[in-house]
Amino acid sequence: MEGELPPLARPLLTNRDETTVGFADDWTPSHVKVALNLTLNAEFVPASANVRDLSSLPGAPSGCRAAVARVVALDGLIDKTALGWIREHLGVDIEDERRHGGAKPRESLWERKTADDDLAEPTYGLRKESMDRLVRTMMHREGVEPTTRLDEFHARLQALYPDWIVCHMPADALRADEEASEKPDDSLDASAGGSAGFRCDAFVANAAVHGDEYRWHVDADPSSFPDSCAWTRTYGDYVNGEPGKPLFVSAVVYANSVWDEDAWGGETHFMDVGSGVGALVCPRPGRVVLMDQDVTHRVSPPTRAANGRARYSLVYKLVFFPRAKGGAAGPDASLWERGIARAEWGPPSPIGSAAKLAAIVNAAARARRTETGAVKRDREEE
Ligand SMILES: O=C(O)CCC(=O)C(=O)O
Ligand SMILES: [Fe+2]
Repeated sequence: MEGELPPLARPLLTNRDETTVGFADDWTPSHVKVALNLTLNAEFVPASANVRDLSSLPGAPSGCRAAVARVVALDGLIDKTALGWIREHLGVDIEDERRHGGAKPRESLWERKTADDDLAEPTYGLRKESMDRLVRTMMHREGVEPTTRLDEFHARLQALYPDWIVCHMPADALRADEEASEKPDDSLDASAGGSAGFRCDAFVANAAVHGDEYRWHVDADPSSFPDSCAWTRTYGDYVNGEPGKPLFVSAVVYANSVWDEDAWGGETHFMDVGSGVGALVCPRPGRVVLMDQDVTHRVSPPTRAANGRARYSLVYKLVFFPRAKGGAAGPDASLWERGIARAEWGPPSPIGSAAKLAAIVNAAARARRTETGAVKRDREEE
């Protein structure tokens, strides 16, 4: 199906070749409803190849590119079977959830141990055994029965992005060399984290409850990986989103079966760093959020009114590998310009710094149009 895969590419398991037909419930990509399609974090970042022509921008720094990051919130993507499997593995009991004050994280599956950073109070994360089980069945590690119940979701996710090979983030390849070689067989083990202050897993599960504190963070950026790790040795040191390079994306699946979004809180917040504005997404059952992994975000905990209920999410850490090499002409930069936003979803809404950039670009385009119009009129008058 994939032909030869790029180095470190581990495609999501699916049950079929890549097609746009044959999905459950006659699903097609057009069934996806886009609740949010955002750009933010417009900035100049270092570029290993100066792919965007900046020569027209006065004072544009060389060796840099103009970048934005993206967030999309999608309804109608994940199927019931996959959602059911995820709920089982997170211990989300639908009956329990509908009861007043039900659905606390199950102690047999969850423990308070995950923190966004060193200052944060730990919040609920899946116990190692539960996470290992989830990762092994999902990714079909040797000696483990693969689940087929995620095939449909994975195939749909892949079908949304036909120009990319949608892969699991190779967590082991992001660790400094010595650490990776200590645990050579733990390639996609959820517990594969660095002891040298850099921790990165292929999945994260969250069960947020009232009173928790979550902190602003980015999931990953390839520019912050250790120099000696396999990823950087293979793909170089670059800022996420660079044309020609694999794109780091997180997919958040909201796993509750009921959620009162007027009363219970629990939204995911996204921040445009620098401008002090942002956006939020309610954890609507079955909604999936995709974001570039370098977007600053955090969970807001459930309110008191949620009555101790947990707000569940499963985060897939992904890497999108460009399918075509781009030939002699180099990578087709428009692929990275669109990123996780499909063209038919329409132009994204820019916020903060991205809104400011959009205003400048629009003003420049207007000025060019006026200028061209004036030149044309001058010629006609001659
Ligand atoms: O559950 C969410 O909304 C996001 C969770 C998150 O940011 C993470 O696990 O890294
Ligand atoms: Fe995150």
